[in-house]
Parts: sequence; C-alpha cells; structure tokens
Amino acid sequence: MGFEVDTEFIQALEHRPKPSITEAGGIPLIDLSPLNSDDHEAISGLVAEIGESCRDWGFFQVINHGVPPQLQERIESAAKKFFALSPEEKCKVGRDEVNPLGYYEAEHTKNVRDWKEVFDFTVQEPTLIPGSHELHCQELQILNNQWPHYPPELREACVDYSRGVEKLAFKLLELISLSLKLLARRLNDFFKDQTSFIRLNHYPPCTAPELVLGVGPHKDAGALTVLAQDVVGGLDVNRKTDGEWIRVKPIPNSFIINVGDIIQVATNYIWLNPYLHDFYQMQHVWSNDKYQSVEHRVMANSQKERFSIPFFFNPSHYVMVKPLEELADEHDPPKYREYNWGRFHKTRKLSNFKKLNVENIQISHFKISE
Ligand SMILES: O=C(O)CCC(=O)C(=O)O
Ligand SMILES: [Fe+2]
Repeated sequence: MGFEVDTEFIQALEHRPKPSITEAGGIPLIDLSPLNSDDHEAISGLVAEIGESCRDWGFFQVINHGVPPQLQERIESAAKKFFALSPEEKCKVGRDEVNPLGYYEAEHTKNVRDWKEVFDFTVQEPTLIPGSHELHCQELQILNNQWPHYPPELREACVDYSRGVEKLAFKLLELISLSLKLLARRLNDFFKDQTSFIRLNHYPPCTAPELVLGVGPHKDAGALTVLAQDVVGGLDVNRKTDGEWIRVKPIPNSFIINVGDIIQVATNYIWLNPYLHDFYQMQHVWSNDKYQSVEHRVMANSQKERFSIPFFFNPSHYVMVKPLEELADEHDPPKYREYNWGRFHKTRKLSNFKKLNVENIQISHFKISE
C-alpha cells in the first residue's frame, strides 16, 4: 500500500480531527461477571447498566466477558503477519465486486478513502445474501471465505475467535432484550442464518494525521458490534450529550460494544407505550428513551500502526428490520418503515466498494417524517 497522502484520503474541513482529544470520563465500563452466577440481583443490576449505557452512549466496554484471551492473542498475531506480506501476496485473497470477503485496501467511508487496509471473513459458512440489491431479485449469493496460504495459522485463529465472540454477542443480545423488558431470547431467531462478519483492520502510521482518518465518521449498520482494539488507541465516539469526540481508552482483555442501526430501528417508536413508560420512569429514563446507533471514527497515528478487530453481528439476510411490536401500542406510530436487511447491506457494500457520487444508503432513508 503506497501511503502517500493522496487527495482521495483528505477529509472535508469539518471532519478533520482536532489535535486535542478528550479521554476523561469515557464510555461506561461494564463487568459481565454476574453472568457466571445465580445472583439474580446482580444480573438485574447488569441489565440496568446495559440499558443505561445503550441509551446514554450507544457504546460501552465489557470486562470479564468469558472470551479466552488466547483467542484474541492468536488472531492478532496472525493478522500482523498477514498485513506484513507484500501487496501482491495480500491481493491474492483480494475482495472484488463479486466476492465481498477477503483483503481490501481501498475502503471508503462516506466517499472518502480510509487510512487502513482490511481482511474480512464471514462467521457462518456459507453465508447467504441477496444476489443483487435490486428489489425483485430472488437469487441468492453464496459467500465463502478466502484464506491466504500465509500465515498458515490465520484460518484456525479466525474461526476459533469467531466462535468465542459469537457466544458473547448472543449473551449481549439477550441482555439488551431484557433491558427493553422483552423476553431474553426475543431477538435470537433473527440471527438463525446470520450474515455476521469479522474484519481485521490494520491502520498504518500516517504522515498527515491531521488531514485523514483511519475510518471516517460513520454508524455501524448491523445489530451490534463487538470490537477488540490493541493498546495504541484511536477510536473516538461521538458523545450524545454534546457531540464531543471522546477517545476510547484501550483496556486489556476488554471488548468495546456498540449498538448498530438495526437496534436503533427496532427500538424506535415516536412515543413509548404506558407500560414501558412506567418501567422507564422507574429507571429514571424519560425523554432520551431510545437506543441509538452512535457515530464513531478512528484517528490516524503519525508514529504507530494500529490493529483492531470488529465482529459485526448481523441478522439473516431475509430479516425485515422494523420497530418491534411489543414496544408500541396504538398511540405509538413507528418511526421507520421496514426494510430488508440483506438488500440494505448489499447496497451499502456497493457504495463502499466504489467512490460513488451519491450518499451511501442510511437508515434515515426509511424514517417516517414526524
Ligand atoms: O478500529 C476501530 O476501532 C473501529 C473500526 C470501525 O468502527 C469499523 O470498522 O466499523
Ligand atoms: Fe464502526
């Protein structure tokens, strides 16, 4: 990858990062150890904490999450070896317009190129997605992973890691359901033929970190993201209260969790129903009642390279995303029209692949005007 600052990387003035960054009072830190106990009080406390974090930040960090640290060590070490290969070697497993899995060095976020290279693999093999983003297309595309020959341990490290983090993702989904007063497993079936994928991110050092971003400001389109980052840091979360960018402090053996667009749409009605209203008042929640998908970005670093590994927890391609019925009554008009997850994602991928002269598809396109 030739990392000269080409104009396609340059962020618009309003998106360029300020040199000073707030690190104090960051996103909530949640200890998941109550999940290993029968202590109902501790579990209720945990559910409340998860609910408050989803509502106030859309982001939190978890410790004592049950994913063995060796899984992360193995995948990180293999990822480093892979990204250190020559561009020609990496391109042998390159992603293209047909196969969205594999290596790619020219990702764009909102039409500006990111200062990074990635390797994507799917969690459930094979993964079925729509054959095209066209409305009436009935064909399906079958996705399989492309594994490089080197390093030979990459494949197993990726598969083992995905099994570990997938378990955590399901636990978090259940905690989020409980925090919404839904049955714990209410959302599980949507993930039966999940389209989740994992991305290995490599952010090389950059000579002009004030002009570019590792990843431009964006929201994650899926249900949840479970992110591992190394010790370098660089992820900033847009604080809901004041729009300030807040740096997420690297904590060893932790994961960063964020609510994606699907959870936002699923939980958004214009008004809450009276039952939930009582529940939320008990929890001191009133006006800011929704779980919103929050904008985040990654800053480039002039000195150090950085690695991170997001697990994008995505439902089956045929899932229709819409506000959940139980969260409404006849006074609560839904805020969003339903949309098909597979087609939405396909359209988004298409616009990531190419620098298009149109805005990327967003959930706001499905918003019902109030
Ligand atoms: O590298 C990170 O810390 C976050 C990456 C990210 O937000 C993404 O890939 O969607
Ligand atoms: Fe993201």
